[in-house]
Amino acid sequence: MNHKNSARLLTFLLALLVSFFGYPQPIIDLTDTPELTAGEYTRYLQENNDEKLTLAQAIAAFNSSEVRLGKHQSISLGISVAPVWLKTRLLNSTTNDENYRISVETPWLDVIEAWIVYQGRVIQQVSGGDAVAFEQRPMQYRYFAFEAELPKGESQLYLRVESVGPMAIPLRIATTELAVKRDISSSYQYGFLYGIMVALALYNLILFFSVRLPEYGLYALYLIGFVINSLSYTGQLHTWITPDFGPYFQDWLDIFLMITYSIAGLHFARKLLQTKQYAPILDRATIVVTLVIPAGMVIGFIFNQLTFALFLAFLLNTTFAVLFILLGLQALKHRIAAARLFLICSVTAATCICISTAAVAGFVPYNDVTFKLIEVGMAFEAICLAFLLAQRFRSAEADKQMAEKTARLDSLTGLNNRRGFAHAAQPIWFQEIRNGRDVSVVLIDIDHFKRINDGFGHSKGDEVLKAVAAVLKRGARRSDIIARWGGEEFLILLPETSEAQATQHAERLRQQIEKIELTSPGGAIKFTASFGVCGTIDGMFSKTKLRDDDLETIINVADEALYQVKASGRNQVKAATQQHVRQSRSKVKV
Ligand SMILES: Nc1nc2c(ncn2[C@@H]2O[C@H](COP(=O)(O)OP(=O)(O)OP(=O)(O)O)[C@@H](O)[C@H]2O)c(=O)[nH]1
Repeated sequence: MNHKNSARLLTFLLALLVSFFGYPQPIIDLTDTPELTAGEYTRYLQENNDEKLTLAQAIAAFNSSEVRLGKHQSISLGISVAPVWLKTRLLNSTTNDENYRISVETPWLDVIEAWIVYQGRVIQQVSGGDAVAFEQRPMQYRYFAFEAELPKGESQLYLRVESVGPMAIPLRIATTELAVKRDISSSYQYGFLYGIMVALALYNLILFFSVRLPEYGLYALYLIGFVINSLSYTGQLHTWITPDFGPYFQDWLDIFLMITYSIAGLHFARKLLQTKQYAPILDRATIVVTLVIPAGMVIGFIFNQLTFALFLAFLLNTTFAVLFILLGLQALKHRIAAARLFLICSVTAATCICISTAAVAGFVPYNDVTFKLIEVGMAFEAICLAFLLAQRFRSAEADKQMAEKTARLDSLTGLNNRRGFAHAAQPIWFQEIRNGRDVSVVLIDIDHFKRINDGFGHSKGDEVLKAVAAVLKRGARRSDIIARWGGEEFLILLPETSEAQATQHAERLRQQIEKIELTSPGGAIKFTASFGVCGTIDGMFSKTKLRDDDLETIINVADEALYQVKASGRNQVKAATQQHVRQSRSKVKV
């Protein structure tokens, strides 16, 4: 007999066996496998929508007809499907009765009934699901669960599940001890992930109330929306807050929470990436999506069309992921700084969301990792986006500081303007007065500057101003404050410098300015400057101590001295005389 014929014979014998003994079903040996999500060991069949089977009818159906065996850990059959029956064979191969936790880890399933059959007799029957009041459930738990004592040998577990939402049935069987361990580790995991997101949300909410920029508020709303949604679909919210509100409330709440974070997330992305400025069509499309789909869902709510609303909610969530990436791509195209990181984190989160959704829908294997991937992806995205917001905050602060600095600087020479001088000089001035140290000012005015402008042009005049500023900067100590005081006038405040030292310094500057030679088509440009100096002698100003308001006086006195230089031929340095001081002080007093 060749191979082909022997294969045919084997298939024939198998078919014969099946027709005699029913369809073979693997059995879970609970000693070898003390915990598992049992989809691959579970056969399932669906009721006709209008004909509810009894347990006896279901057992008969499992024995007689061809029933499917689960392909993945979770059995997932889609949205709004007919009630499903499941059968799992359990083997306690120890010599004692053992305690097990049997659970279905999706909290949105409406009605779940369970029977344990041992040697043709029902030894335990429980019912739960979110349609059953919390205190009437077999365990006061976030999803359907009950404790079962399995006698030694084989027992069969039958489940009947009825639900309008996604029919995802991750049936889990574990020893009580392992189930408790899993509860603890899962609490830590959720605590950690939610902790990160809530902390970030609160921090950004505080920022929003202090800086009043919408992106911080939207980001906080996005995270809080996601956390509440996640608490809702993992059953935790309903356990704490709404245990007795029933499936109607829970189903609708889940749907609306599901879209809150999508809406907030999309508007946050628009604001963060400022898409209105360079991608107005996509920006408007995003706004329309966040208005039209929720409006459709409200209509669904008014007419109590849960399936329709659920479809729209899934549509919005899918559109959300697509739009998030499109907004990021547009931002990247327009070289927006935040675009690259935004894209990395939104693609990662979208991938995680897709995998988790596909796991619930039964397209990819359901397990702890695939189910929780959505939270991991979101936490990763939350951290990246918080980083982007922090960067935005920092650059806004830097811009502000730059703007303030620019407002204090003269754009032509880069020196302080009058405002900048006041800002920088005042603290130094008060310190010098407190310590009784010498301080002086030098006022400089370029001679016949108008002639330079007239003879060589305004731009050459600007070059002269820059050249003088460069000389003043080169000759200055770190503590000196230099300012462009007016058109062609400059002022220097020299801390810890007596009037005599300031006069010497001014003379050096005068000589350096005299040596400057600029070239121009009209010939070489040479020029000079006049200097007025005023300061203290041994810490005293006109034999008295300096007063707080003497800075203005001292500048006025230097101006008087400068005026005298201008009147007596220019290109000189002149220190103030006692007479200048007296005149100026009496002027200030008036
Ligand atoms: N190029 C240029 N010229 C300026 C600027 N600011 C003021 N000026 C010019 O500076 C000139 C100042 O002329 P005046 O006040 O008559 O003084 P001056 O010609 O230097 O004469 P003295 O001070 O008496 O030696 C005016 O022609 C102004 O237009 C500037 O930023 N750039």
